[in-house]
Amino acid sequence: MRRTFDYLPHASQPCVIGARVRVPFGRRMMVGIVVATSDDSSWPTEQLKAVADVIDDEPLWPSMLLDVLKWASRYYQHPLGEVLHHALNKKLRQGDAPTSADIEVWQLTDLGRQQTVETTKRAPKQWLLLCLLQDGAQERASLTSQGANGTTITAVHKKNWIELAPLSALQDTNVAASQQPPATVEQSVAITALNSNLGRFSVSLLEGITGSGKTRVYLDVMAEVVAKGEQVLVLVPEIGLTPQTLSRFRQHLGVRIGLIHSGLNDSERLAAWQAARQGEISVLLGTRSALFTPMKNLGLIVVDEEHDGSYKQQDGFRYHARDLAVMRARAEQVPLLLGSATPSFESLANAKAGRYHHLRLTQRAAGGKLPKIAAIDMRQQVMAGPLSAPILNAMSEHLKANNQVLVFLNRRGFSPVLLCHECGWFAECQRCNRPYTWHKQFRRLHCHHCQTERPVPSQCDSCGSTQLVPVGQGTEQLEEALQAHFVDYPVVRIDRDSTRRKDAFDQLVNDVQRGHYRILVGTQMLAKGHDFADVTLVVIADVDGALFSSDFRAAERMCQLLTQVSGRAGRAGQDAQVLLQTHYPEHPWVQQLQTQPYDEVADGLLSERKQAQLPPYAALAMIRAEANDENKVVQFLNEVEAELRKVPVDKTVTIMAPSPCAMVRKAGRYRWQLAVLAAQKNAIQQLLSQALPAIEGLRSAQVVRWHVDVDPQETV
Ligand SMILES: Nc1ncnc2c1ncn2[C@@H]1O[C@H](COP(=O)(O)OP(=O)(O)OP(=O)(O)O)[C@@H](O)[C@H]1O
Ligand SMILES: [Zn+2]
Repeated sequence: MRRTFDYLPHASQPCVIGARVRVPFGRRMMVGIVVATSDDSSWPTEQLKAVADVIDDEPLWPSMLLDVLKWASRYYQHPLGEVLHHALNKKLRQGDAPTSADIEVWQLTDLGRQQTVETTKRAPKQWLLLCLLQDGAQERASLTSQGANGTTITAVHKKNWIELAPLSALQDTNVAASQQPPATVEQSVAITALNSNLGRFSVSLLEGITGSGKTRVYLDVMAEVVAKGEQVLVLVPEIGLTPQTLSRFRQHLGVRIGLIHSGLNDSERLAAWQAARQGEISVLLGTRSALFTPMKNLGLIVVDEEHDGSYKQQDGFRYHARDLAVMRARAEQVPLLLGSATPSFESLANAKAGRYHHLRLTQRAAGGKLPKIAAIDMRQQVMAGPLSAPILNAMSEHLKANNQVLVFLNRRGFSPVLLCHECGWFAECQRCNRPYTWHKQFRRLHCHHCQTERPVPSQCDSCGSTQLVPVGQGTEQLEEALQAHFVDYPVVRIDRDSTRRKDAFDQLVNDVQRGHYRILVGTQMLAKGHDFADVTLVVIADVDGALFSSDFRAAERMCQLLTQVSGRAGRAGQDAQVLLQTHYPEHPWVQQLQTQPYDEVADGLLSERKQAQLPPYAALAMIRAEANDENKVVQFLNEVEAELRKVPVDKTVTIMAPSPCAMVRKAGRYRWQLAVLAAQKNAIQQLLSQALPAIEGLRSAQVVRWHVDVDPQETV
């Protein structure tokens, strides 16, 4: 509901703005948040109910942060109640008291210190845990984030190898920053510039090529902030919070680090939230929603891999954490540091316009050159399997030289289609009208659009033939083919299927880092942010599908992804190579990727955006609707269009006619959308805020699912 509700104050306890209260709502008692107080109400006083219970005597957020949330509610056209709800963790939403109790800190005992790989041979997980604690005590949440689970901790504790330690033990883990290699000249320049901006609001974009050592820059600036007794909030993409990141932060800073991410339980999240709010931790490291954590003495916000799509929430409150980070930094008057090898076009445009400081790292920290991408024309190759002969030969050479090879394919499963050889029928999801992906590993057909599954048919549904053949390649098939071809080199596959178990991902990454695997096959999970020192060849198995997307951001995304994947090669300073297989070597994007660095490609694409008057040079919002009955969707959006056209707007505003989404049917529902474009963001804001009350009142709005998406990332 896009509104707030009035209550009389509690009989004895004061209700402060930003605090939670319990209130009667209909027949239930609910947790509410006080967002404003007033001397009068538009409702007759005798009809108002009173606050039943005051949960917090202090506001949950400082007023500046609450103001940011209120602003976000208006900007994203999302009900304030839901925005505030989203900004709280589950325990707080339920009305639990904020508490940071129960922080368990573990350290090695003397007996634990005597253990070796040999004595823990049958329990590699226990050995991992002991290794993690070698540098000093750690919190339970920190250990579980690095691949040690609760069972392991309990087992090792029973053996008296580890013991609970006081919180103060954490301070002793300080590994002096002086043990790091000296910063490069470019790093030093960036660090000096950033340090001179501390203490007030500014936004800096650190554009540093892959492997240029951006993390080192963050860490040095963070150390400066922490030394002043202030706190740092660091956002990382959803899959970017690796054990490696965490241990680098721990070692370099030697302070307590709070964590907020989806792998933690509710109590752990609440504990980190409270510790940040009380100023008990100096650094809070988290994914998207950690942005809303109150910090007692915030001094800096860092958004790593700022271009990453996971910063945009794709359902409910559809905010962009990077954009809201700008608002928060301004409200709290602290600097914001955005970092990426492949900055978003939004941030690049802001940097070019002089709104952001633009800092660059153009050299790799460990020396060596950035690998160039070379395309292999698949049309001229006899394909014996998923990879062409020149690729297999190149792989062979790199493997023989004792290096690792990373093969990237952004498609899970064995094959994206299972086809009847005799009649051409293929297994298709009836709810999405798209082929099922065959997952050999799970012996299932899986729809990647609606997540439904069915058993693999042994016969064609149409003609009864048993000749069902896979068409196209997924990572499973690639793994199988490569293992058969390179018998002597262990292959590992890293994608969402092979890492379903809780710590599987961390474990696999660990094994890759220890050099156990020589060939790494994976999706974008493998492509981002990892520092695999021995990889000297990256193979991009297939990009052709991406060349045909009609999303105006498709070129930007492809370029970012491929630059990131390529950046995994040669990070320890070796000569490295990237090979890309394609049927379209003459496609302009493929050409550009081979001849130009990211920033030049981005320049070209940005001028195209400017010409076409698309974001970041225009503001965009989308109203999307879906229902089982397509007519109802169309009727609703037609009425939306009519309502929008009633609002007087400036002439830069373009209201588009409703159109079907690229994937018009998904999970049984038909999907259409309507786009609104304008030169300025506030023109869109005015239009939407004036039209939405009427749109909500439409009868046709009651029979479809619909939402508003301001600054949408997906536009098809
Ligand atoms: N000053 C330095 N001297 C030597 N090595 C360094 C220095 N700074 C960073 N490195 C090393 O360079 C490698 C790349 O650093 P880092 O992972 O921070 O790069 P990055 O810029 O974050 O790259 P990406 O965007 O690809 O993730 C790491 O192995 C790191 O230890
Ligand atoms: Zn489906």
